[in-house]
Amino acid sequence: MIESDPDHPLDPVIDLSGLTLRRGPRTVLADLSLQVGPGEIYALLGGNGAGKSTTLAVLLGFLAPDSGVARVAGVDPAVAPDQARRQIAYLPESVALYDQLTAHENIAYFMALAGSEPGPDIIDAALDAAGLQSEARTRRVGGYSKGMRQKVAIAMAVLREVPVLLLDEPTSGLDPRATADFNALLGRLKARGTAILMVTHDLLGAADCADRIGFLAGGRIVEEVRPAEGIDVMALHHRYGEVAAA
Ligand SMILES: Nc1ncnc2c1ncn2[C@@H]1O[C@H](COP(=O)(O)OP(=O)(O)OP(=O)(O)O)[C@@H](O)[C@H]1O
Repeated sequence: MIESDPDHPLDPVIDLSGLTLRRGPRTVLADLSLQVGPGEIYALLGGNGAGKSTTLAVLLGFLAPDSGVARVAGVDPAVAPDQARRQIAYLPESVALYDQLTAHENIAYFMALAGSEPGPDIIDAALDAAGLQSEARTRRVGGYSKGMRQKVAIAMAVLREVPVLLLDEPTSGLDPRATADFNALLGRLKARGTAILMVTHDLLGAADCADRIGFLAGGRIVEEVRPAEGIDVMALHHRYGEVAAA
């Protein structure tokens, strides 16, 4: 298991340095710097319009900053977006799968697109790691819950062995049990050394699973806490409300 040590951080896998990005008259990212190391979970919280999705779009190479540099496993997504995306598993708020296909078929199809042909046993092992119950695997995913769809996406991330996982609001709409399951799953990917950046409004979930929580406001990190050092979640909740409203 790779443990992130705050005193001796490993080289960052996600590395945002002095990013500034304007859209029209608005400065959306304002000198944003943020690093996530291997085996580290970073939760990015912030109010509506704080710049969270924009940060993910820069990492995915869909938006280029006006200044500053982003690197994903050493690759600048503004320069080589396809190469950067090959390092990333991205879970949007709702995971896009082919509803008429089973979990197995979806995974086989998407992996083939990525140039790989894992056999049924290997797909099963990845679904085991993602915690999708066996009886569901041969059913069409059209009837899956959000949590089950996410498990299929996580299984693909496991198979692709990517160093970076980006998540946009992964637990919105999940009940507490499914949220806890999902956060435990992130813990397993962390143990594999994946660098995980999660955009979320769920402070409690972030406190439960993240190594660091950063509060984004006005396009920059205004406060950062480490749950392992002991935090008062209610005080943070009130503080988060103030940051979100700022
Ligand atoms: N296509 C666009 N053109 C101009 N401005 C945009 C565009 N998309 C987003 N913005 C602006 O960029 C800012 C940051 O948006 P972003 O979507 O990154 O925020 P967010 O933190 O993800 O918010 P939310 O929690 O609501 O998803 C907002 O002020 C938004 O109005």
